[in-house]
Amino acid sequence: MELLTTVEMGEADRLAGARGAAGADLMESAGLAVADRVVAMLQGRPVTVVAGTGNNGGDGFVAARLLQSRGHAVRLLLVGDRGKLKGDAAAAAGRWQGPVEAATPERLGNTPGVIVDALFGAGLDRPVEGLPRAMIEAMNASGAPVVAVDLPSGINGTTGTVMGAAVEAVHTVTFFRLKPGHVLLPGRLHCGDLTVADIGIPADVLAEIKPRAFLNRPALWSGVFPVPKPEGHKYGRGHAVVVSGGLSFGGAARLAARGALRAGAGLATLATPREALAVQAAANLAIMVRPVDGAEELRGFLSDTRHNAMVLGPGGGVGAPMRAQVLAALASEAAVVLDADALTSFADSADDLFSAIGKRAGRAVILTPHSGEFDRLFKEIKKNLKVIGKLDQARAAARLSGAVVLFKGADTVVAAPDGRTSIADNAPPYLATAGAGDVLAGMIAGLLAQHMPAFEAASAAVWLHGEAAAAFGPGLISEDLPDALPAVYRRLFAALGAASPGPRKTL
Ligand SMILES: NC(=O)C1=CN([C@@H]2O[C@H](COP(=O)(O)OP(=O)(O)OC[C@H]3O[C@@H](n4cnc5c(N)ncnc54)[C@H](O)[C@@H]3O)[C@@H](O)[C@H]2O)[C@H](O)CC1
Ligand SMILES: [K+]
Repeated sequence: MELLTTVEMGEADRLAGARGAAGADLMESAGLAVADRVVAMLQGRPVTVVAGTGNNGGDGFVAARLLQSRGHAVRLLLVGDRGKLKGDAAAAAGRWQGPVEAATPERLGNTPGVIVDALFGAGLDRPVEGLPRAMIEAMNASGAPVVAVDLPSGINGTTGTVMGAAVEAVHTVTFFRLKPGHVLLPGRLHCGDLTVADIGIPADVLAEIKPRAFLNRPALWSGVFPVPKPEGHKYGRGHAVVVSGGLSFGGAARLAARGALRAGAGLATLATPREALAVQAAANLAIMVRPVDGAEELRGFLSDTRHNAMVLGPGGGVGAPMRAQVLAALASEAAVVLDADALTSFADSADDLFSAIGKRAGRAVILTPHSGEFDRLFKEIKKNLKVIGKLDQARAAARLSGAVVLFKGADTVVAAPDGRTSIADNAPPYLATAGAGDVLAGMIAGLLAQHMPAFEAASAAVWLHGEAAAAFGPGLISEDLPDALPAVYRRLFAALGAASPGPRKTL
């Protein structure tokens, strides 16, 4: 499983140092990985290394020395005083035989060949300005291909945000593990292709690192994924309920219900206001339609605990009636997904929502805001300038609300109240289409109906949603998504080595 890390990277460094796995070896390995990647791109061109005065720069000095020793023409431009280099970086600079030129945009010129960006890496901790900024802009303006060491300079390794200005790399060579900044936007777009080099951090050091941020891949949740069992029965695969709004909102709820069924729920029901009953009944075959008006009727309906997962929000309508239905749902035994209008309706009474969640004693609740809904529901977090970037915002929202928070976007982050987060990087751009979120909400409920734990169910649904869209291709509309799932399931079950739940063997 690819683990994301920045905080852990610092721990590795300290732990590695503490265990005598000297940083110098790590720096040699890092520089070697960079040199190997650069050589693969050179085609006879010269190399210009732009080095900072920290350990990222140290990696740059090592790469410069190794490239020169292989006969390549290498220039090294240093950004900052040589006297600022210390420890392993100073030692690496000492082993560099060539001249050290004071970096200026002019010196970079317009025939730098291949540029190695060794200015800033994991140590970037404030916006870039002055000469560092000028060099970042000069590297980008040169039009030369840039290989970034560890991170494109200017990208924050933890948040993926641009700190004033950032290098546009064609390739990034990072070490030990991906960092959130490599996967979160815009960082991911600045990295270009990614190489994760093993620089030999000792296994016992790795074992002590407790990762909390994970790349959203099947390895993260496949252990608890509900693969259909031959002896299974539809009631064993749960019953997802989608609470629908009135006549003009029915489509969103239908999309969610189809998403739940395709995700594997044994049954799905649309809880529909009487005014829309005939329309919904006519529009659905596999989805049952039940008349449910208002919170009291919903409470009664949910007293049948076979209805074990539900979605409120898609096409639900905002205001007091929606809030009353959400509170009724939260008071039930069912796992609850709150999307769209169900979130917006609590924009001015978020504490009421969070206290209702708190009373559920851990029964699954998943909130699925996009950025606008996030801003409306989590105003305090957005105002807190110390909580920056999607990862920390989602973590803070999960802690505050007590729910699993699925913060949607091209880099959807799922955060659990215990701090675990997954970051998805598989959503194709055309997934941003009307109704896609409704299907996603239903898919989550479909997995919850099959008793998947909340954090893993939300992460799996995000990954499946992206894969289904990619399988279908451009031109996708949201109603294609549920029907694109079976092909993804076949691939997933094959990869899990689970016997694809084909027809029961006839005796
Ligand atoms: N951790 C590991 O196992 C390994 C790390 N390696 C490399 O080390 C860098 C991180 O090095 P560090 O010295 O911590 O910081 P940087 O070199 O990224 O930054 C240099 C220095 O610059 C200062 N600084 C921060 N922001 C700014 C700014 N906006 N303007 C000016 N100066 C700034 C700050 O003081 C930094 O210390 C990591 O990325 C790897 O490349 C190893 O060599 C491999 C193993
Ligand atoms: K860099």
